[in-house]
This record gives sequence, C-alpha cells and structure tokens, in this order.
Amino acid sequence: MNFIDKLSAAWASNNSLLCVGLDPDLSRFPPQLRGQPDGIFQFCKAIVDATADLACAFKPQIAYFAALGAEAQLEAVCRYIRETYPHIPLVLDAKRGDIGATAHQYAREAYDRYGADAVTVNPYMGSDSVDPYMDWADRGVIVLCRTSNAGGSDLQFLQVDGEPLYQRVARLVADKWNRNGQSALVVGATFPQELAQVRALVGDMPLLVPGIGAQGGDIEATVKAGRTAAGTGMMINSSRAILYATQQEGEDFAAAARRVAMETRDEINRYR
Ligand SMILES: O=c1ccn([C@@H]2O[C@H](COP(=O)(O)O)[C@@H](O)[C@H]2O)c(=O)[nH]1
Repeated sequence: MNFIDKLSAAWASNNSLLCVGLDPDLSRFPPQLRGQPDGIFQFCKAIVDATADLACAFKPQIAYFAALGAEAQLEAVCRYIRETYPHIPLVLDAKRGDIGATAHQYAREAYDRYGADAVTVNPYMGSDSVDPYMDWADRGVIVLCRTSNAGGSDLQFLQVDGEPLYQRVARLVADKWNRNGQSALVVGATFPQELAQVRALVGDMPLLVPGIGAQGGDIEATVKAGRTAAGTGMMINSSRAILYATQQEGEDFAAAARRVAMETRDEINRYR
C-alpha cells in the first residue's frame, strides 16, 4: 500500500487526524528512564503503545535522536512501529535539502534505513533536490511550504511574480513535482489563513500541520481552514504537549500522554 492510501486508511480506522510527534528530550524524561542504555527507545515505545489507536501517523524528529548519537534507537523505534502498527504511517521529520546525488542518499536513509513511509524535505534548492525522493513511488514526500515558526515569514512571504513564495511552492509541488501523486506539504497550524490558502490551491493533497499544543495553534481554526470536503486531509501534529503531559509527580507518563492525545484527537474531530 502506498503512503497516501495508508494515510487515508489510518484516518478512517482510527477516526483521527492526529499525528503524534516523537521528539525525545532526555531532560524531560521520567526519572526511571534516565540513564538507561535504551531509554530513548523505551520512552518512544511507551508513547507509541499508549497512542496507537488515537493517531493517524507517528512522526519521529531525527534531530532529537542524532544529537544524542541515538540513531540505532531511532532505527529500533521505526522498526517497532512498522512491525507492531503496520497500518499507521511513519513520517520521518528530517527536512533535508541538497543536490540530487546527495538527496538520493538522504532518501535511502529515510526510506531504506529507517523504513519511513514519508519524509519531510526542504524545497529551497529546487526541483532536482526533491526529485530523487520521488523515485520511491510508494513513499510520501512532504515538502515544507508555510512553516509554523514566526521566522518562516522572512522568506516564505516574499512576493514572487505577484504571489507569496509559500504559495508558489504549493503550486509547484501540486502541478509539477508530484510525479507519482505521492506529495504532501507542511503548513503550520499557527497560520490558519495561509493554511486555507494552501488548501484552496492544492485540492485534497495531504498536509502535515505542526503547531498545535506547545506552539499554541488554535485547533478549531486549524481544522476549519485545512480540512477537505471529506473532513480529512491533514496530519495535525503535536509532540511536546503529548510526550511531556505529566502534570504531577508520580503520574504515569504514558497514561498522561494518552489522556492528552485523546483530548486532542477528540477536539480535532469536533470541527471536522
Ligand atoms: O513548520 C514546522 C515543521 C516541523 N515542525 C516540527 O514539528 C514538531 C512540533 O513539535 P511541538 O512540540 O508540537 O511544537 C517538531 O518536531 C518540529 O521540528 C514544526 O514545529 N514546524
């Protein structure tokens, strides 16, 4: 099954547009996992097990693993998700961007080494830096478009022939780069007006939408701006708000993550 079909099936089977982000930060780990040789894997596994029936995707952010030299644990997390929850898409958030030959190696890393169903990529270097990912026709290529951070406006709002750059990226991906119908776009929940603009430009193309939870994006505005006619079309990501949901000492971190994931999934569903 290709990425788009797998995502569509997960939206339906879990009745969810929630993407659970896996951003393991040792300084926020529960005490029992600190100092454990496989603590990162154990933490992510517990979160995955606690939220797998509530999520339409899991999104490990590679920087949180690589910064700790924990790529082997990222491999183990990805393998665990693929083997235990093969119906839930695995999105590797890597935001790579480089010349074609190097992009091919990054694609191998994402799709072959980690077995990701989809990977995030940076469009700044243009079509030949994104095209190598498209050779894996059954995998997703999720292109940064209107990112959730305030500084994204520095470049993404620049006018290019009468339209902002982020809209040019959306149209390029939808009309030209999407050679196997496998593309998606990153659009931040912190900018619902721009999210609506992108939705109007790209039809039913899936959107990865970070920015709710810790970044404060409004769920109602996000869903109303980005949903398709079928009430789907988005992977709305929350990472820290779910991962570090524990409110009082002694509370089980996985149970707390489940509680917040369920509340978030349900709030999203209220506006679909
Ligand atoms: O525009 C973007 C693109 C990616 N991200 C990533 O999403 C998560 C957000 O984490 P929260 O804890 O829910 O804020 C993180 O991995 C970012 O690298 C983004 O935030 N914005």
